[in-house]
Amino acid sequence: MNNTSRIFGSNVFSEVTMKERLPKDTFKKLKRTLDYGEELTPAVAEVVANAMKDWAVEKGATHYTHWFQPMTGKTAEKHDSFIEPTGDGRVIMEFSGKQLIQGEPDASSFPNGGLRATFEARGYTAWDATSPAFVKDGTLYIPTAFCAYSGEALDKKTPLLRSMEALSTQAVRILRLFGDDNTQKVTSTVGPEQEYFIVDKKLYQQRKDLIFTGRTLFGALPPKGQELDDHYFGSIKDRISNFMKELDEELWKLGISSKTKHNEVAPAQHEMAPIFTTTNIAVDHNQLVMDTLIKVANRHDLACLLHEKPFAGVNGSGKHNNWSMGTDKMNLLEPGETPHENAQFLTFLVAVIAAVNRYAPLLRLAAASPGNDHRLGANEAPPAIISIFLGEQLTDIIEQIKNGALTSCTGHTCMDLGVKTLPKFEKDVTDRNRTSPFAFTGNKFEFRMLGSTMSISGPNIVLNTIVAEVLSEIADGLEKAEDFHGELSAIIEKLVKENFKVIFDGDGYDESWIREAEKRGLPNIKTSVEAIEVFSHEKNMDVFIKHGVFSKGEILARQEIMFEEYAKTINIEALTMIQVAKREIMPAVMNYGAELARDISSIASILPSAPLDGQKKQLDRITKAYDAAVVGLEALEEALAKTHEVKDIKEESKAYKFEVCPAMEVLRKPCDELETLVSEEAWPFPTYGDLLFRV
Ligand SMILES: NC(=O)CC[C@H](N)C(=O)O
Repeated sequence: MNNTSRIFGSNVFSEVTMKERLPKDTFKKLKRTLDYGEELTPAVAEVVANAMKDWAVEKGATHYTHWFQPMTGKTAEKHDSFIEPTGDGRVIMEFSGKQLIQGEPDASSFPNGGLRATFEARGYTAWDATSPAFVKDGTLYIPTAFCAYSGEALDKKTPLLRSMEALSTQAVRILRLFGDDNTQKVTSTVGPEQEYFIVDKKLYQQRKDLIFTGRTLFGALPPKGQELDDHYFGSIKDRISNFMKELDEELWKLGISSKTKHNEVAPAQHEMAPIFTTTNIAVDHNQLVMDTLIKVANRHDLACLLHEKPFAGVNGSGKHNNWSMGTDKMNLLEPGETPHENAQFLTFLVAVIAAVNRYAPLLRLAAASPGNDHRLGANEAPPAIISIFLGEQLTDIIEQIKNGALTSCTGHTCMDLGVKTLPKFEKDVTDRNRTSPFAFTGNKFEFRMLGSTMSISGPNIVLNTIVAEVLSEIADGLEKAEDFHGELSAIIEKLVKENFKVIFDGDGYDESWIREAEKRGLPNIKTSVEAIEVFSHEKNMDVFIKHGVFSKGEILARQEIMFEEYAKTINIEALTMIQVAKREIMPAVMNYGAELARDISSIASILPSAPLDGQKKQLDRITKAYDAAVVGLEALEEALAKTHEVKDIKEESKAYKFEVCPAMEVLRKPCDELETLVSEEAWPFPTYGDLLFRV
């Protein structure tokens, strides 16, 4: 076995390991829990826990943790050792079924959106057996769901699992109607591409804005940016390559199928992409990817920036969510071979199109974050308008259906869904369209709006739920139908007609698309604060409640958490700006200006007749920009103070967006100008040029 095959998954308590280590009967029972969600008995849990502990201890683990995903979008862990005193001064390593299945962290300090008062500290973590446990840094990690004492979800995993269940239930109904009597489960899958920046750690540490906010709040553009397109797919520097090698190895040990790595468009920007897997596991894996990126970079004296827009003026970072759904035998978004298979494919495809059009604001909400506001529509990422790219061939077919081709023959193609002549699709017939937020790529959809820092849970909760909703509507119609094919044709045609406007194969970055989208009546929700508002719209709440993904209380709590996160993030950014301007930029410029003034007067004392116009002009420019910075600083402080007065969290978030953010931009301008006016030594921290090119 080569080294990669040997290390791949070596730190994962995988199905293969379980099979090797568990008694046959226990493994069979556990497998039923994994495959069909059957309840796990305490007896089975006891045996699994013991085997898991023995395996982990052999891997050097001394602790275990219930690893969960609170609403911070990060992961949380509290480590407990396996030690159990024997009473005679010694210890043994113990781990019970109860400890495996349930934990009770004092979790009062996680965001809960009012679902719990702080004094009600109790939260529960429950083992999610569908995502394998693993060993990392001497600890056994057990993926868990996190909920309140009262049962409400306080995390990003619970609703994701619920949405996967909802999608499965509705998709299986459709498969039954197409004559599949065996499939028990349909699973949604995701392969998230992860973009990131790498900068030198020593330079990073000199920038308070990067340390506190993850992005640069100041910085003049360097002479060179990304205009030569020479970084994209360019030769990878040794230092980065060594980092990437270790990253791959760490990820492979955790069973994460890191597949692709390359330089991205912006200088210092890179990407990794794994092979797709079950959504739940993909979400866990992506959290591990982000964590590992930061840790491995640190070991190489580098710093990884996961922010959506660490640098103004060059590309930001996205996370492209390649989503599909399938049975254990087939991908349901893969065009088939026979007319029957293609009819089924079309049904699922049209369900996705309808779901995306009807619930576009929910998808926009799923990509809402303070960082992503800087990226969406900034000419490197799709605008905030949700549209679908299908590619030439599928668009042609869908267009014909819109024009009634399923019921009457038009043009050269005559389509009859169940029987004969729906054209055979070729795999991967689509061209790529980087400007579309939601692009069909042959057998999956690439949702490109997600920001690089985000948990991919939210977007997939939305996708699973809205597609489940349209599938349920189709199944309702078909289950009642006497003439299956007639009814199927009618439903598909109706859905296509109603939702055709969301299909757009053109350039999503072009100005004219914004006007065209408006004409079509497609929503263009420009900012995150406006997107967060749609969560509580009745239509949106209904779809989550109907499919058991969120209760009304959970939705309102999550909405509040999103507003809070937005407000707090901008507050931190504004405070950081004020601090850096006051304590670093202004003193540095003051010193430089004073030095310049001293120099001018000493020259004047030696050469009284020298005009010194150039020198004075330079000092004047610096003084004026300094003055503008002071005015900007005062205005920002004032906007911030006013915003702190606002009591309602929604209004407060809006004040951050529409009052504080513009004031930050105003302050930035003269400060960036000052950077270009003073000497390199005088400037108090590394510049864009240093950060982007000195790795
Ligand atoms: N080459 C690319 O795909 C660029 C993607 C871009 N960085 C984004 O933010 O989505």
